[in-house]
Amino acid sequence: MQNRKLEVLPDKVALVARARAFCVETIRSAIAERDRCTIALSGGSTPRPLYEQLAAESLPWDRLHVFWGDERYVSPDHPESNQRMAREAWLDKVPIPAENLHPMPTADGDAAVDAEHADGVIRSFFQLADGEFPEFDLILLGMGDDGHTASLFPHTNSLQVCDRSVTVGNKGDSLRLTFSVPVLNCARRVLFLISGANKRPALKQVLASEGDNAAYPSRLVQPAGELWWLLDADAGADLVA
Ligand SMILES: O=C(O)[C@H](O)[C@@H](O)[C@H](O)[C@H](O)COP(=O)(O)O
Repeated sequence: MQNRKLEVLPDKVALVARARAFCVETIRSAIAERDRCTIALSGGSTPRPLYEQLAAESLPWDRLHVFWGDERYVSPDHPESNQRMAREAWLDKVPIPAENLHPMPTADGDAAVDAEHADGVIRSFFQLADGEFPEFDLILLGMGDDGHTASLFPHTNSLQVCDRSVTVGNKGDSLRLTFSVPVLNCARRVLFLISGANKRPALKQVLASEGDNAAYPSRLVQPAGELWWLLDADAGADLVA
């Protein structure tokens, strides 16, 4: 894939600094070209220091719209909430208008209903016709050591969903809301941010030319736009010559 770019940084600090520069450049150029930038955040632990560093940036916050690529099916103040993590690390520290934050709703009590709500928010924000998917300027992704991304877990039904933007995912018994694969593949830019030696075995499977997409869902991320992999040396040790 000629649109796939991979960089291995010496350590987590360098990885986060590189990701910060990448995100700032993407945000600034999207706003310069289209007067707004739409990004979707990943959860988990890896992106937290990146979000903390983005809080120190001076950006045209009123032109930035922030979505989440997935969410644990918990309340927004739950310790596991991706929304809570991003707000605490970044979004509550900058003057971004409240209406520019588009978290996935988890209040209904029925994940399928909230997934439909989230899908409706995206359809109206991006003014999508039936069968269309949103074109985010940037989707940030992480990867689990099982090869999942967003909340698209191995051998789950969510991997097959291609008629809506948001669906219900599951990590074992715990419910999630997640972007569907077509949304990830419609983005102008997708950035995987990966740190840690524990990710190496899955990374090898995901980056191989042949493999099992259902077993390693990150393989399904094949955007028409740019696909970037930023790894620290612990994660990328097997990949550098
Ligand atoms: O909701 C989530 O947990 C994330 O969206 C998930 O896809 C995450 O990116 C990976 O599980 C990696 O998580 P770590 O960064 O904690 O390794």
